[in-house]
Amino acid sequence: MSSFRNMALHTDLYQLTMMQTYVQKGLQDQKVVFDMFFRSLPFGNGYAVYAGLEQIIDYLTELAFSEEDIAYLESLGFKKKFTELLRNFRFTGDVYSMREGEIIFPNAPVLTVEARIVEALLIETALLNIFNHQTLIATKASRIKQITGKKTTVDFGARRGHGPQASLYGARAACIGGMDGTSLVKAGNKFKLPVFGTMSHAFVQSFEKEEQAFMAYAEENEGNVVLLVDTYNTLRSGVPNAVKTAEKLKERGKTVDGIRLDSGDMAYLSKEARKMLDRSGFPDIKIAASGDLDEYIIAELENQGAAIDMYAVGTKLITAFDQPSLGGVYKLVEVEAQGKRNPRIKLSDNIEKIITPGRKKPYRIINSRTGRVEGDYITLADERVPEKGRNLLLFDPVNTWKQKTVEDFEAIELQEKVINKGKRIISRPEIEEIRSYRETALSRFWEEHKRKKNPQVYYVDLSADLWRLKHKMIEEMRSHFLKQQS
Ligand SMILES: Nc1ncnc2c1ncn2[C@@H]1O[C@H](COP(=O)(O)OP(=O)(O)OP(=O)(O)O)[C@@H](O)[C@H]1O
Ligand SMILES: O=P(O)(O)OC[C@H]1O[C@H](OP(=O)(O)OP(=O)(O)O)[C@H](O)[C@@H]1O
Ligand SMILES: O=C(O)c1cccnc1
Repeated sequence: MSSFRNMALHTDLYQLTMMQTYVQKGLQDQKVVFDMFFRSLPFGNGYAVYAGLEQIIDYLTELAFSEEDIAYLESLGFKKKFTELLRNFRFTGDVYSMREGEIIFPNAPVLTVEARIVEALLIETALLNIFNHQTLIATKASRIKQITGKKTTVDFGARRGHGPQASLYGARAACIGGMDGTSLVKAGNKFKLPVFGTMSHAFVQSFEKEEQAFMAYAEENEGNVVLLVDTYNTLRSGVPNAVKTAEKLKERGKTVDGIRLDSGDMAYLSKEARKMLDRSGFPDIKIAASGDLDEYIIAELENQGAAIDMYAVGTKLITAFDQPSLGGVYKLVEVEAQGKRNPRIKLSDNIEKIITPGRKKPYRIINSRTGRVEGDYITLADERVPEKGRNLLLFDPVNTWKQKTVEDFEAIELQEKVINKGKRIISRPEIEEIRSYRETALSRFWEEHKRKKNPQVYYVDLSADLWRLKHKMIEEMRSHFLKQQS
């Protein structure tokens, strides 16, 4: 059972007042389509990593109002006719989504909801809350892991997350994005993530001597002995005491597995520590580093030739330090009336904010010759699948002169149905599966899209039919308002 069970009230008040209005006016069964997407990439990155789908599915499939919820809403003044509907309220719609771990881009619908208007409205807050949080952390983790490569890289952020839920689901998202594990035991247990840990300064301080702390710990934690060496003086005390501990353990056929650096110049200290450990006959003792790290500092350390085997990142990962929100949105794109599906649009002075109307399908266009991704291509849902063997014209929907033709391609549909009439219809993947899906998906992108600074902008294009529909609707709206003014 997930902790997303009691989330019916995890919604903004206006959803409920609007829902009440539909119920009072008898409009609650109107079928609508909403798209969830985001508008710009976080951290100046070239892509984002989709995370949170499992929690979205749990939330939707377990959505129910308790008697206490209903009593509270009545105390706020909601009418009986409306609260009666809430008593048996369930999400009964269909949901289409990209796979969790997918590499995602601005303006492509990541998840699409087809449901009764009252259901589709209620869920906006929770859907965005889950998506915005986990996708942001997964993307940050992916940036970090791209720098650390094969070196074990773990989440140490639990104490610095914005509350227990953020640390827990942040650890999950971090592992989807690329972290190899977490220090948070609850996340390890709940999501089957590898857990990692060393020792704290308090532990070292609590003993008379550093060496005693190391020895006591080593005796009781065989197989996971990582000694924190910076409490007093890294090179004069910590590392020599770690060597002494390793020598004593060796006599008993046991080992010290690693040391952890947590302050000072970690490039210099790691290189010196490496020399000392090697000279003393302990080339297998690994060096871990932590302390205010992020992808930028780690890149610096790697450039300086730091002898670090493992990185731990806390605050800057779990809080997505340099960008507090993804800014994902959930927008109405179609309304059914008298059995007819009508696309809907929302205008904006900012052309990039004008919603692409209609029920759509996003595809990823893979160049068959190179195996690499060329761009995303969004069609209307009832358009034919872009055909292999034909030339496909990709053009930027805003700057339409930016075009390219892909000759030999495969179009992979990005969304699949995950909920049918309120019931989950996909299996529950392990985090390991989601992680490796993300890894394979990312490997199909050109390095230009993956670099940390000024990545190449990725094409998210509209089919010609969709583009025409959008512009026809914009024109119709504009001329309608012009007529009204004159
Ligand atoms: N060689 C290096 N190159 C670039 N940045 C480094 C290097 N070594 C450490 N850093 C980073 O520099 C910052 C150093 O921070 P600061 O001097 O405030 O504290 P500290 O050395 O960690 O000591 P303390 O924990 O005692 O405050 C940290 O963010 C650390 O990750
Ligand atoms: O710096 P972050 O990336 O957030 O990584 C987590 C930090 O949390 C711990 O410090 P803290 O001072 O909380 O505890 P400690 O005494 O055990 O080092 C740890 O030693 C890291 O420095
Ligand atoms: O295990 C550790 O060393 C650890 C875990 C969380 C935060 N700081 C350190």
